[in-house]
Amino acid sequence: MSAGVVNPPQERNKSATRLRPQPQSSEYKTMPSLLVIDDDRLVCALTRKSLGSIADVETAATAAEGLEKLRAGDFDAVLLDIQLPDQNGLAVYCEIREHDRRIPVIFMTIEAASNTAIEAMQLGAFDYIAKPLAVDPLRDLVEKAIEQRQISSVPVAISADDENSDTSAELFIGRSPAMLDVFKAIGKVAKQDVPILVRGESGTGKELVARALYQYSRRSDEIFLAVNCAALPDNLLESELFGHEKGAFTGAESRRIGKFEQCNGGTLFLDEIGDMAPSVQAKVLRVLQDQRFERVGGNKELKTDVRIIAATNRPLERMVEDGDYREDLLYRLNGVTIELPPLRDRLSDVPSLIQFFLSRAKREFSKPDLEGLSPDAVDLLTAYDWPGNVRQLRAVIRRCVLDTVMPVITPDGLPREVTGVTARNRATTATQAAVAGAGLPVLVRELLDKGSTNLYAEATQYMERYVIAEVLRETNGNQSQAAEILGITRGKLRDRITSFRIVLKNDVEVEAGA
Ligand SMILES: Nc1ncnc2c1ncn2[C@@H]1O[C@H](COP(=O)(O)OP(=O)(O)OP(=O)(O)O)[C@@H](O)[C@H]1O
Repeated sequence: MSAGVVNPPQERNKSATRLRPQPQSSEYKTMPSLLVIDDDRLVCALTRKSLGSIADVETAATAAEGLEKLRAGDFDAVLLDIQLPDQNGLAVYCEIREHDRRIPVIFMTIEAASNTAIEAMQLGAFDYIAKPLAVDPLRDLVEKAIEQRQISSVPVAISADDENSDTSAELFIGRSPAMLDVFKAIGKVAKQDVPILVRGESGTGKELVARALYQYSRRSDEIFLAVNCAALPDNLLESELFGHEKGAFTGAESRRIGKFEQCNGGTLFLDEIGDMAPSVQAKVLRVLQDQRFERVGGNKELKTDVRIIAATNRPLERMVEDGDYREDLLYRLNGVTIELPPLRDRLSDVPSLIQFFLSRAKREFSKPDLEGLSPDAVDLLTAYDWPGNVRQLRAVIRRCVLDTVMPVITPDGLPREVTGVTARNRATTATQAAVAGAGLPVLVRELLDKGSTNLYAEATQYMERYVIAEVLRETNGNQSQAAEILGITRGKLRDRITSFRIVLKNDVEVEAGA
């Protein structure tokens, strides 16, 4: 254990749920690897040159050579020509799948709408790209495929202690009673083939839960795909999930296979499930009910066998009340729910998380001599209330490790955001002022006296929180009216209500600590 990363005196529950999938590789790989199978030398040269910065590129000119390399190596993605001299691309794809079902394969086709490529996608291929290859879209696609591979393949080891912080697995750390309950729930429901809803604030680890659920499920050898529903506009999301037929809308030049079809037999992680239009909600509900759907612009009913793991940080119940979310969809999704507590409600996990992120960052930034954090630095981090949850803690530790020139990180080496406002004293500062309406000048003075280096953001946040709470009071909590008065969308208002922890009871309250 390093200098000051002292273990808190809390109990070490070694008998707690400990699930460990087998790592795919015990090596800690820094650079992902890509296998390009194509007899065209120009393609091989182009991919080496244009993708060399994001992956180690290996090439093969025939199917036989490619398959041999694949079996001998440990690749994160494959770029496969559809027409090879010794074998048809689809047959090669089937052999790749035999070897490893989870490796993302991108087909290179001559025309944009190759039937073989469409067929391959129905079998679970990652995507296809038309030749001549354009560098930027190619790089985007390969990056996505590698990310997909890492999401589904880097094992999520669930740990109630930190003795394995040097493994290549992503450790899911937590010893607090609340996290032990989460681990137990994962162990209990992973093997049941039912939809699961993972809830919790941003940065609490919902994606890790989804990956753990997949890796301990009966479908762990099958494909795992992730879609962030908030990242796409509604019409594109519908097509991404369900596919579309040629001519379904302007720009739909060929048939496209959607994730539900592509993921047949596997697991689909729908992140930010609260962010979808009613029409998409209806289609997702239908898949949940009887695993049936139609491509956009199509009338042929298709059947799929997909396990859905959904995640959200949105107040779905309130959205149902406001008419923004389908009650029947919430009911279907809510069957099995895993709730991740915010980090401020499990501060006893902070020291082990620090230990874990510290050892990762030391390796990442090649700082083997860094001993750790002093006890008072750990105390400060354990007193902070982490509005950005574990993601924020991870970022703070990485930044400290990167910046420090000392062998031990002391409070002076911690960012102001963390040392300035702790969970204990926060109520006397910005939020208190916001709740009491004490006014911007008081807050600004307070921040100046405190030596804030984040004054603009804190003051703007104060103003925003105050304005939103005040307008909601004016409209007796009616969000539609409030959004109209504020001149912002209801979605944005809802986000702000959640992030500022504004409680709409009889009166509008801002929770202390927000
Ligand atoms: N208990 C934990 N142990 C180790 N790492 C964790 C833990 N919880 C979260 N992390 C890490 O914190 C970061 C954020 O986690 P993740 O992406 O799963 O959060 P999220 O709840 O899905 O966030 P969002 O809602 O914003 O998508 C990731 O780097 C993840 O690996």
